Amino acid sequence: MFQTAPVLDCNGRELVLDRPRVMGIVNVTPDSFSDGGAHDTTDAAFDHALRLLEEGADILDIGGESTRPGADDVPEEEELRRVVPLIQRLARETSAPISIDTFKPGVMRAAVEAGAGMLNDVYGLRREGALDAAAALGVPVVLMHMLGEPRSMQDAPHYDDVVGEVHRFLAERIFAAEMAGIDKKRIVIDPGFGFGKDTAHNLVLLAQLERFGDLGVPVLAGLSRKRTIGQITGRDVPRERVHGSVAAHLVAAQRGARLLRVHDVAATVDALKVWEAVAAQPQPRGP
Ligand SMILES: Nc1nc2ncc(COP(=O)(O)OP(=O)(O)O)nc2c(=O)[nH]1
Repeated sequence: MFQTAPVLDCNGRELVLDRPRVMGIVNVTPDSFSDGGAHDTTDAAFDHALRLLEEGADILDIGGESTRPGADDVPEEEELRRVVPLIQRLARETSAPISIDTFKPGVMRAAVEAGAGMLNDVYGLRREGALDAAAALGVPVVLMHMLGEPRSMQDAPHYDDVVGEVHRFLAERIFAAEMAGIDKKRIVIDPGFGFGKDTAHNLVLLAQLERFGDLGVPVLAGLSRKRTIGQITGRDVPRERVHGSVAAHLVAAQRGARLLRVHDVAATVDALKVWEAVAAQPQPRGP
């Protein structure tokens, strides 16, 4: 996988990807699919973020705009109002690396100015000005695959070869980022589970996640409480998809993911501890 563990400098806060690390989700939104409205004030979101850190999150992902299928666009000034005060307070009162989940260059700049140290862009820096903003900001970036737009991406998504097509897209985004002056050591990729994929697509991507290892950058997996987990387990209520989400993220970790983007940090941290305890044991010799 990697000769030496990738180390991400997140605005002076280091994230060492020597093993699967947990990214705790903090959505400061009224309408996120699984926790919308639960933490949509700065104080509530800050308290939730502290809880996630206490549960063992290695990094926090702050989101001010839902990307769920059919989500409404959020004006930049509203997104800034939601995320900047929270990032400022987290940067002041905690030592955790902070990621900003946005595709707007203006929000990227303001968030890094406020103390964020990673850009998580579900559009893979394809929006106007995003590549230049990310290059100038000099922090790690997550490049994710999405088919189409959140508004319509789940309307009968089709692929001839989902893994091959997502792999090609991510290879192109890595190339574009490097051409814009973004050092490959700052890049993380993400197949974008649920972003223009049905359950069959998501399962193939998860089963073959190791194929993304040849792109030479860490892989992030985000399946937390998503519809695919619900369809497999029969759990219609997102909050009831914790166990299925943990199972999916363990599979992702076993198949090379080094960042797991989750709502349920404590459960994921415990599962990883058990997995790592077994992985530390003498393993059967190969054939
Ligand atoms: N890199 C990355 N970022 C993401 N951001 C949002 C969501 C959607 O999940 P959530 O934040 O729980 O919901 P919402 O977008 O409704 O706030 N999923 C991903 C993902 O899979 N990967």
